[in-house]
Formats: sequence, structure tokens, C-alpha cells
Amino acid sequence: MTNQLQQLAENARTHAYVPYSTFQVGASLETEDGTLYSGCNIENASYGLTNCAERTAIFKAMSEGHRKIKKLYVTADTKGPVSPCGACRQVIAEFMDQDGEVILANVNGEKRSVTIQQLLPGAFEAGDMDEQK
Ligand SMILES: O=c1ccn([C@H]2C[C@H](O)[C@@H](CO)O2)c(=O)[nH]1
Ligand SMILES: [Zn+2]
Repeated sequence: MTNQLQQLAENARTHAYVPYSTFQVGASLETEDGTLYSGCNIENASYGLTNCAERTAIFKAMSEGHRKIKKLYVTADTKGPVSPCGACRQVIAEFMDQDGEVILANVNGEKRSVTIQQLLPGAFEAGDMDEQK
């Protein structure tokens, strides 16, 4: 499965729309029922509107009715495995549990396997709103 996710993410990366940074990123994921999705980063002349590869893949899956991610793979041309930005970590935390695997990689095939808890300890969660006074 990881090999398939790697292939999907590397292929999605070739579709990155990155005229401003020229930094191509690819992501792929497996949902709870085994469905696979992939995504790339999509930039904008208004830089802040850029959508990262991770969020593209996640939003594609969620907009098709999925709600849980079992495995997420991210790759870029970085020295070591790529490191997702803070916004993506928060979005990943919404749809991934402790038992989910996040594989951070680079195009040379270097990989690091982590949990979302390791990437974003203390993430803001829906239940936190129950504690309002
Ligand atoms: O994990 C990451 C890190 C960065 N980017 C994108 C956002 C922007 O297009 C470019 C440079 O930040 O890389 C991602 O897609 N995922
Ligand atoms: Zn991001």
C-alpha cells in the first residue's frame, strides 16, 4: 500500500501549479474503506490563497464523502523528508486518529513515519468547545 501511495503522490506532484515558489509537493492518502486520493499544491497570484498538496488530497477525499484517513503520504524534493506546514497539520488532525500513519518522504525515497499527535501535539479539537464557560 505504501508503494502505491508513493506512486500516487509522486505522480500528483508532477501536476503541482507552482509558478511562484517552483516548489512541487505531492500527497496521497488511503481512507478508512481503502479508497485512494492524491493531490498537489496549487498556488495563486495572491500568495496566501495557496492550497498545499496535503489539503488538496484531504479535501478531495472529504468532498467525496469520506471522513477518516488511515494513511497519508507526502513528498517533495527536500534534503530529508518534507515537513507539513501548521495549517495542514491542523487539517490532518481533524480527520486522522492516533492509529493513522503519516509518511513524510522526499523524491529520493527517504521516509519518516509519524503520527499526527507527533506532528501536532495539543491540536485544537471539536471537544475543546464543550469546555466553554
Ligand atoms: O508540506 C508542504 C509544504 C509546502 N507546500 C507548498 C505550499 C507552497 O505552494 C510551496 C512553498 O511553500 O509548497 C505544500 O504543499 N506542502
Ligand atoms: Zn500545508
